[in-house]
Formats: sequence, C-alpha cells, structure tokens
Amino acid sequence: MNLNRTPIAVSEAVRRVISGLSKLPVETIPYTESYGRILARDLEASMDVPRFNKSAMDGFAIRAKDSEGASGENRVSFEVVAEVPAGATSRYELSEGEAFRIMTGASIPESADAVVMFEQTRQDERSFSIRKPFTSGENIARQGEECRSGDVIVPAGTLINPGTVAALATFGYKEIEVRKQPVVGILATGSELVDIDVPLEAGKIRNSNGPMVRSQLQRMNIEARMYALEADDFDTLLQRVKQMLNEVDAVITTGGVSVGDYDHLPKLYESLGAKELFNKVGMRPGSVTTVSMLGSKPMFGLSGNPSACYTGFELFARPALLKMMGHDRIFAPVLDAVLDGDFKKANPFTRFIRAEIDYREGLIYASPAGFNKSNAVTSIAKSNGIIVLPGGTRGYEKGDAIKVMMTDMTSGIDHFDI
Ligand SMILES: Nc1nc2c(c(=O)[nH]1)N[C@H]1C(S)=C(S)[C@@H](COP(=O)(O)OP(=O)(O)OC[C@H]3O[C@@H](n4cnc5c(N)ncnc54)[C@H](O)[C@@H]3O)O[C@H]1N2
Ligand code: MOO
Ligand SMILES: [Mg+2]
Repeated sequence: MNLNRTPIAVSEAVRRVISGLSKLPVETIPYTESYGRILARDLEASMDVPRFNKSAMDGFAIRAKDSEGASGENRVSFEVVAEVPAGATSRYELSEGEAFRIMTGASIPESADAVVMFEQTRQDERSFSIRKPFTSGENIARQGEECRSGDVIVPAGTLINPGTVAALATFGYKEIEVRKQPVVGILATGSELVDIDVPLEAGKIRNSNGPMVRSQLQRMNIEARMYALEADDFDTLLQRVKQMLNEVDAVITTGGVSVGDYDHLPKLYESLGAKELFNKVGMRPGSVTTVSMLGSKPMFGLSGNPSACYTGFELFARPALLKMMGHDRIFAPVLDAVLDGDFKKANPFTRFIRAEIDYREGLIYASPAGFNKSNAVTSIAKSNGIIVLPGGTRGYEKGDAIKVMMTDMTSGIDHFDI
C-alpha cells in the first residue's frame, strides 16, 4: 500500500482524465429518440426556410402597386376574388384592384406581393378599403429569410435540445447520426453496505452512493448498468471489475480507494495493468479519488464518503463521459457568485462545498447546503451547485466574492423575474 500519495491540482487531474479519451462510435437513431443525444454530423438545412413566400398575417394579399396613393381622405378599394387558407395557394393572376383573402402561413400567390392585415381595412361583403400604401414584401415572410438550403444549422458535437428536434422535423430527417451513449457500470464496494430492503444490523449502512451515481448519470441522459454490492474482498472485486471491463465502456466504483486495510481498488487497478492517472487530488472532499485507464476504458475510483463520491463524479466522470459522447462542451459552467453564509474553516486544498444557489436582482448567491463534511449525505440533497473555494490559510465570510460550479441547471427559482 502506497501511503505517500502525492496530490495533484484539480485542473491537472481533469486534464489527465479527459486527454486520453476518444469519442465513441456513431449510430443512427430515429429523430424522435434524439433529445439529449450528441450530434455526430453537422445538421444542414435540406431546404430554404421558409420554403415559400408566406403570409405573416391574416388579411388580404394584394399587388403593392395598387395601393399607391391610399390615405385617410383617399381610401383605395379592393375586390376579393379568391380565398387562400394555410396549406393552399392560388394560380389566379390578380388584376388591378383585386385581392386574395389569405391566412397566416398560406403561400403567397405569384401575382401578389404584400399583405394587408384585417385590422388595417374597412370591410364589406366581397370588398375592403385601405388608408395607407403598402410596400412590396410587407407582411410577407420571404422564402429563405431564416436560412438557406445547405446552411449548417447545428454543428456536430452539440447536445440535441428541443429546438434541434424541431429542426430535424422541419428538414425531414427521420433518422439522425449521433454518438453512442457510453455503457457505464456502477459497482459500490464495502462490507458494511446493504441494499435498501435488507434490515440494518449492527455496523451496517445502506448503500446510497450506487443509486446516487446512477441518478448523476441519468441527469446526463445515460442509463447505468448496476452491479451487485460487493464486500471488501480483493479477489471477488478483481473478478467483478474484470467482468465489468468486458461489458461496459467505463467503470465507476465507489469506496475502497483510500489507505485502509480493506481499500483494495488502487492495488486492483495495478494488478489489471491499468495506467493510473492519479490517486490523490488537492481537493476536499474527494482527495483520494483515483482514476485509471485500461486501454480506452476509464475506471473512476470514487471515494466511499458520499459527498466525496458525488464531487468526484461531477468533477471527473461527467466531463470524461461527455467527451466520450462527442460533446464539445464538457464542463459545467463556473460562475462568479456572492457567498451567502460564512465558511470559516481554512484548508490547504481546494474546497468543493455543496451549495444552494439562488438568484436575486441579477446576482448569484450561494450558501453552504448544510452539514459539509466529506461523509455528509443530506447536504447533497439540498444542493443545486458546488461552491469552489481556493485552498489557502483563510476562511470565507458572508458577502465574499466566490465561484460556483453549476451542477444542476434545471433547478429553478421561487420568483418570476421579468
Ligand atoms: N489514514 C487515512 N485514512 C483516510 C484518509 C487518509 O488520507 N488517510 N482519507 C480519508 C478520506 S479524505 C476519505 S474521503 C475516505 C475515503 O475512503 P474510501 O474511498 O476508501 O471509502 P471506504 O473506506 O470504502 O468508505 C469511506 C466511508 O464511506 C462510506 N461508504 C462507502 N461506500 C458507501 C456507499 N456506497 N454508500 C454510503 N456510504 C458509503 C463507508 O461506510 C465509510 O464510512 O478515507 C478517509 N480515511
Ligand atoms: O477524499 Mo476525502 O473526501 O478528501 O474527505
Ligand atoms: Mg477506506
């Protein structure tokens, strides 16, 4: 057992994790299942949008030149010759003083070039009059004004959002090439752990890391493969991890990475012939997080302490998996914020504190989410971000300028701010 581990900086640890990873292969899926996946090819417009000149308003399509000279004193009248609802068009050639009754979204007939809104007219049975001249193109959405056939709408490497799905539907892409999702195996280790439905005997606790990590993966749209809890037995763990390496693209274990008599994971990676990227990081919690690579497969040895496990996942596993998924924005945003509570304890390591983030008058406030030791579990439940405090000799006070890592961009605020 190597007791003298040398901590490396968090930024260096992140760099090491992501630098050795390559993108997973491409697969074709129905566009209806593409939300949350990563585009593997540029999404190009297959046609102009709008595809044809269309009415932007409900009203009448006219020849603009026929409206010349119209004013309050000199109203110009038109006769309605045909109707053009959305989904239709007309080949009729307008003569002077003739108009189509036309609805929003309908194709503008060739012979018309402006649309008068109903509200801009005085109407009779089959005719109407206007009090102002119209210019060619008025109230018309022109063909190609939004984009042209061949334009790149969304580049490869982008997360598919609802708007991307709308674009796929618009351009008729029933199938789409995306990067494969990694198959991620989760193995919680520890002889003290039991599953949720097993009675707690002396010295036992429930496994919370396994379900938590699975949810962290779900938050990234990744379905995890759960392996049964394992006790701290080297040979069994070795067999299990070998099996996982045959079945998954990335292995996540929790527990057993420190220097205890039954902390087998570092030695286990070594006996697999894996390349250890680091086994100690200058951070709290999660200092003993150990990451190794076997070929192209990362193995994340997350700490058993729940807060350390959570933090290790967000800092290392998340960007690594996003890189494998072909995402080109793999990091959670780190934003300037105001500390909304004291955090007096100094520490030489970079501190990551589970935090409640709030937004008031355009500012981001972050307060520690409760009991904040490495072994805390309940503070994770209250957090929607992580406060980042650089290591050093001083503590921090309410009102200090700090940074927060946004781990949960979907959590909202309790007031409407417009
Ligand atoms: N002599 C030293 N001891 C420790 C050091 C050190 O540097 N020198 N580091 C401490 C730090 S920091 C941490 S963090 C922990 C890391 O421990 P391990 O990653 O080896 O994890 P375990 O020993 O297996 O468990 C630690 C703790 O977490 C609980 N645990 C484990 N798995 C789960 C789970 N799935 N769900 C809920 N809770 C879990 C476990 O019962 C322990 O209480 O080591 C320190 N020691
Ligand atoms: O790895 Mo421990 O979480 O630094 O407290
Ligand atoms: Mg341990």
